Amino acid sequence: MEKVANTSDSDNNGLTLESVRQSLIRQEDTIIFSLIERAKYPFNSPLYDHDSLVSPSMVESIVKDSEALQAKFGRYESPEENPFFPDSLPPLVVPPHNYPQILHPSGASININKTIWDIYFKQLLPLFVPKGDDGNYVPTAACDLQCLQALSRRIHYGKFVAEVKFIDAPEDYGQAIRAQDKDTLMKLLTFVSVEEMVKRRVAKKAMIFGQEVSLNDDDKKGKCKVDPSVVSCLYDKWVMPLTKLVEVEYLLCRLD
Ligand SMILES: O=C(O)C(=O)C[C@]1(C(=O)O)C=C[C@@H](O)C=C1
Repeated sequence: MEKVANTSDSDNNGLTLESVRQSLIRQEDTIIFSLIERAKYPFNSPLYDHDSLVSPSMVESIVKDSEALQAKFGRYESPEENPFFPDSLPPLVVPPHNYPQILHPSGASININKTIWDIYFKQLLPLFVPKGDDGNYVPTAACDLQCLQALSRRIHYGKFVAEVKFIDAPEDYGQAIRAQDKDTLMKLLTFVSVEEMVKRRVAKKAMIFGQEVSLNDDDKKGKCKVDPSVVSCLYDKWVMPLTKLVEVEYLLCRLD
């Protein structure tokens, strides 16, 4: 029988397991729309070429410079945001916003964007964009940035999920944390039936969001802009496992 989580909101600025799951559901829309946008363009391989081992690819330069600009205006002040290039980000040029401190400080700095970067470019992208080169490199890189940021935000949101789970069951989690027992933590935080629903829902959203819309009811529906089974597989193989990895990493240092 599946565990039932307590959904009390007494300790966490109103965050409950229910409300963090609602956020994950809304973030699915952002991820799927960003994949649909990226799928407009072919692979465009010159974006990802390195001239040498030291010089960055075009996409790296565009992401790095975009992050630097967004950092100045406070993007990475938010505990929900993590940069792909955290070194040497410029200082804020606006007053800092006071985000509520929900996360435990040692877990707040977990950043697995290097892994997300590699999976996105090496494994995911070839699955859902057509081969080819149409020269639209900057718009394509802008779409890559959107996809990367949406995936990163969703996966690192595992910190908030882990925090509410810990607050709901401090004894169960505390024991596993003190023993630094990753397997038990993974078991405690896994809800198989929720994962099954997520996979089915994202496939359905990909089908609905990615269909051709025509005023003529007789028009044949074309194929989806992004294959729903690819989106479901993305969640099954990478998004949920990486979210759980973040949850475990966060919990391991929750009592530091
Ligand atoms: O909803 C949760 O409880 C989560 O931890 C999130 C999530 C997911 O990534 O969607 C991860 C682990 C659970 O097994 C179910 C779903």
